[in-house]
Amino acid sequence: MSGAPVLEKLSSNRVFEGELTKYKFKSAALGGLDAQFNLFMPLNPGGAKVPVLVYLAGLTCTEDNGAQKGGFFGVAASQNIAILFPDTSPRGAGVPGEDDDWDFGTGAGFYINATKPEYAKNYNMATHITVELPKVIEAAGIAIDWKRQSIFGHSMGGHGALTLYLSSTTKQYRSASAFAPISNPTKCPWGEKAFKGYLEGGLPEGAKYDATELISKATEPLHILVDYGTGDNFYKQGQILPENFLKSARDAGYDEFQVRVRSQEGYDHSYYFISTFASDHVHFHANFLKARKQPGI
Ligand SMILES: N[C@@H](CCC(=O)N[C@@H](CS)C(=O)NCC(=O)O)C(=O)O
Repeated sequence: MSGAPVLEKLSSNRVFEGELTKYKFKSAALGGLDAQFNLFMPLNPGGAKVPVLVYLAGLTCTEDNGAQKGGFFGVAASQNIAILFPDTSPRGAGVPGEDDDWDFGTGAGFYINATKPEYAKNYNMATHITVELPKVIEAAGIAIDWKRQSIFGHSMGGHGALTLYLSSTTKQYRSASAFAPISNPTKCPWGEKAFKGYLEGGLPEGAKYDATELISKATEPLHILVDYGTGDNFYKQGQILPENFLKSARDAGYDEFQVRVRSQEGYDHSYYFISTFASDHVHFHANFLKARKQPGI
């Protein structure tokens, strides 16, 4: 008995040269609630373990948005890379008020571990993504090489990708990329609301989940790609703040080969933007995922 929870298969679809499967299990990290995720596996005729790219979605999303609209599968199949799509929050925790707003609570877990007592039992998306899902999927005998992981995401999920990459003391991810990430959450309305809501220590505690803060203290070699659109209303409203992240990266000595931030003329915040640059992002990660040893280490 490994003690790992049983994965229940909910659906399976052939897509490009691969298979997308939706699973459900009882999540200890999320306080015993049911959690769902999608996993794309390339057909992988050789049968060896494949590297994996974790995709974190944005506010209001589930494990389905990136899978259905990201446009990642053709290129992932051709590169022989798996993609894991977790959900964006626990579902049904029953905390009063968690369903009142679209940008907080259900659908808005922010990829952190909550410390406020009312949220701490269930809102542990950081542990869910970095520890629990790899363990549960590995225990099910699925052929993923967890030593070759990278991470990407959109908006709140871009924030999750950058911060989980930058804060990992075990170098869990080889590279990170993001579409319109919330880049400096302690300085924007979405981040302020999340950190004040989930964290006992509010914004000061939130600094450890802020990519702009984290990169200012980074010293290791980094592999980061960020795209944002100039037609993105959330960018115009000051929710994304990629310039702050870029400045912090350059001040910390990272050049454009280690941290590339690209402004894409006219694109908005939607999956039309994401799918346009999907292939670029998967190829970016493939450079690092396909190496047997992690470059720069
Ligand atoms: N619900 C918000 C929009 C939220 C939104 O744009 N969410 C983004 C992530 S921040 C998303 O990916 N939405 C789902 C989708 O486009 O599939 C509104 O009505 O203004």
